[in-house]
Amino acid sequence: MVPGHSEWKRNLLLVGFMGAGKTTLGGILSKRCRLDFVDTDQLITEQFGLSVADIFSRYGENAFRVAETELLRNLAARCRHSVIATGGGMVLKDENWRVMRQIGPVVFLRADEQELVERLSSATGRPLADDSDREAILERYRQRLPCYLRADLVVETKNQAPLEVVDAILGGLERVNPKWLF
Ligand SMILES: Nc1ncnc2c1ncn2[C@@H]1O[C@H](COP(=O)(O)OP(=O)(O)O)[C@@H](O)[C@H]1O
Ligand SMILES: O=C(O)C1=C[C@@H](OP(=O)(O)O)[C@@H](O)[C@H](O)C1
Ligand SMILES: [Mg+2]
Repeated sequence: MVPGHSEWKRNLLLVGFMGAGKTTLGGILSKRCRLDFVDTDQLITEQFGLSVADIFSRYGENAFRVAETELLRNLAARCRHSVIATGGGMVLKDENWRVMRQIGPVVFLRADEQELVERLSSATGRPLADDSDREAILERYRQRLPCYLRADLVVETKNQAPLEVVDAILGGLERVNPKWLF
């Protein structure tokens, strides 16, 4: 077991910037490996009965961040055999990292800056990206990069189709720790 990780629970977590593909690839990976799929944004929106954008506008970003940490703690207590797609800001708190390490290996989906900007400009529902211009998005991404790089494995997604990324995640995990077989 890699230092800092507790017992192997057959979970893995995906982290990365908005638009990197955590939700999309997490769904594909979970089916491929016959694991459950958890998306933290989805559980939080169900809990509030509101979209992420509405949670931000009604209660503020901090309320969303508190809900993220609380949810992560719940997942640490009960989650087994699951792929967990996190929201892009989950990596911002040290406390979240402490809990993620209890849940399982953390995989950073590193996306190309241009691809991120294109994906985010053609989508809505992300309050931290919706009104931002290209430079503001990239500035946020670059500021967060050291947080994402705390992951156990970095998977490059540039020019990779979703199925290729899934293969890269599985191959990479096995290389880092052969016990992490799904
Ligand atoms: N490897 C990829 N190749 C092509 N499109 C992708 C890839 N990964 C994600 N996408 C697309 O990018 C958009 C954002 O993906 P999403 O899974 O919601 O990202 P995240 O959960 O990291 O914010 C979706 O439209 C998705 O289909
Ligand atoms: O990066 C962020 O701070 C956020 C990312 C979003 O999730 P995705 O990364 O799945 O878009 C969502 O949690 C919220 O809008 C905040
Ligand atoms: Mg997502």
